This record gives sequence, C-alpha cells and structure tokens, in this order.
Amino acid sequence: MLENKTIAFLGAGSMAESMISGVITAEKMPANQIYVTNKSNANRLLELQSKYGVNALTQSELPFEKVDLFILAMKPKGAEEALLSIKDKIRPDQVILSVLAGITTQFMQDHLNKDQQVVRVMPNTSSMIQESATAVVAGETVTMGHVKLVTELLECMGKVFIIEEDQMDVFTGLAGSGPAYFYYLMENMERVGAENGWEEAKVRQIIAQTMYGAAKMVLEQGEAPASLREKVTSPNGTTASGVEALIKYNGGEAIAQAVLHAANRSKEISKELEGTIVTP
Ligand SMILES: NC(=O)C1=CN([C@@H]2O[C@H](COP(=O)(O)OP(=O)(O)OC[C@H]3O[C@@H](n4cnc5c(N)ncnc54)[C@H](OP(=O)(O)O)[C@@H]3O)[C@@H](O)[C@H]2O)C=CC1
Ligand SMILES: O=C(O)[C@@H]1CCC=N1
Repeated sequence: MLENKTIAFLGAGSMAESMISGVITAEKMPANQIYVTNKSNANRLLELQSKYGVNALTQSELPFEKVDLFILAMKPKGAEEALLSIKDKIRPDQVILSVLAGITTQFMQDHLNKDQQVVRVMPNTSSMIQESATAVVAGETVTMGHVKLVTELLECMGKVFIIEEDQMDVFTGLAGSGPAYFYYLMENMERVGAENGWEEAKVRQIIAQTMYGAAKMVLEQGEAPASLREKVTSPNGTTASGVEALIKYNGGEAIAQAVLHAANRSKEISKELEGTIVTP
C-alpha cells in the first residue's frame, strides 16, 4: 500500500529524522515520495535532504494536493498554529498523523475540518533503527483503510500497538520517553566503569550488549522480568548485593516515578493546550 503513497513531515527535528530513517531503511517507499518541511531552519532541511534523499522544502512549496499523509512533528505548543496553517489546504480524506505528546485526537479534530482523517501516534527515537515501540490511536472518524496505511508506515519503524486514547499518557511515559531512562541508566553504569579505569568506548559496548541481551531475553523467552532476574541472582552472590542496593536506594520507585511523571506531563500538556492547567 505504501509504495504509491506520498507523505509530508511538518517538523524536521529528532523525531522526524528517526522516522524518516526508519522508512528509508525499510525500503517500502522511495525517498522522493517523502517531503519534509519545518518552520525556518533551512540548513536542517538540506541536511535531511542530503542524508536521506527526501524532498526538503518550505511549507508554501509543499504540493498539498498530492500528499496522502501529513505527519505533525513539531513541539506540542506549535500544534495549533500548524493545524490552522494547513486546515484550508487539505481535503478531509487526507490523513493527519500526529506524534506530538499530549495532543489529543479531539484537539486535532477541533482545529481541522469536520471528518478530517486524524490519527495520534507515539513512536520513540529507536524508529531510527526500526526498533520503536509505537502506539496508534485512531481518530473518531478515521477509516480502517487509513489505520492500515498508518500501521504499515509505522511498522517500518518498529513494533506497533493499537491502543485506546486513555492509555496514551502512560504509553508515552513508558515508551515515548522510555529510551531516555535506559540511556540514563547506561550513563550511570558508564560512570562507574570510567571511575574504575575503563575506556569509555569499551565499557559502553559492554553495557549496551548487556542491556540488549536482557531485553532480547524478555522478548524471546516469554518469561517475566522478575523471574529472569531471579535466575541471575545467586544466594548471597554479587547480584543479590547489587539488587539490595537498588532497593536500599529506592531504584524501583525512582523508575516508577519517572514513568508516572512523564505520563502526568503528557496529561498536563493536553490540559494546558485546552487552556486549563491542572496541578499534578
Ligand atoms: N524526541 C522524541 O523522542 C519524541 C518526540 N515526540 C514528539 O515529537 C515532536 C517533535 O519532537 P522533536 O523532534 O524532539 O523536536 P525538535 O525540537 O527536534 O524539532 C521540532 C521541529 O518542528 C519544527 N517546527 C516548529 N514549528 C513548526 C511548524 N509550525 N510547522 C512545521 N514545522 C515546525 C522545527 O523547525 P525549526 O527548527 O525550523 O523551528 C523543528 O524542525 C514533539 O511534539 C514530541 O512530543 C514523540 C515521541 C518521541
Ligand atoms: O520529551 C518529550 O516530550 C517527547 C515526547 C516523548 C519523548 N519525547
């Protein structure tokens, strides 16, 4: 389905680049069917054009009529301006896909024409290497065909999970922001390596391979993390001592709070943009 489609990114930052990279690597559609535009940074557009072969241009140059799917990839606070700027240039059958944290399908619908095809998604930056965990929420009037098209596109970037919109804030806390927690964990493990004389590049490889192996075990063995953890933990051994320290320093709660705070921030962004700020 994708091979004859044309997509346009409105926004050319980290997330747009990760998604472009995923689609190009998947070779499901030619680069010349991908348009990318941003607010003002012309150098960034040239960079994406030369790296991926996509068409980089200003929004006024965008061939709106031939685009099947517009991808909103600016900061959430820019959503309203962006939606209003395209509203009168698009047909209701063209799909507007948003990756913006906190921007609800209702918000999109309210700023577009009635029956506009809208989809809210939450990828992460691992889209770059086709390993995102991406959520999809279908807008109220979106057709199954359009959901299928969006799913096909997002599968170029990793695994896709169709969810209900009331699950999106927590999904964002888990998977949209999730890579950052794992990077933070790795940063701190690297720090210990460095303090103990390890060369940065080497210790980074060791930690990444360890994390990759652990994630792959969960995915491939169908076993719960708690049970896999038990298998690493010998009585009175090194792991038991390490895990005890995690418990002593409230590691589990810190991780849970990271997810909850991110989820809450997602909810808060929605409220702020509706004009009513809620306190967490
Ligand atoms: N980064 C991540 O891990 C993830 C991000 N997201 C969501 O993706 C969105 C983008 O994040 P990220 O890529 O990190 O942000 P960046 O700041 O890296 O990029 C934002 C981009 O939006 C462009 N922009 C701003 N206003 C407009 C506009 N009106 N029309 C078109 N383009 C515009 C900017 O252009 P210029 O530089 O010219 O101003 C820039 O290219 C956010 O809403 C975020 O919630 C979702 C999942 C993960
Ligand atoms: O930090 C953010 O708000 C975005 C959304 C999820 C990941 N990055």
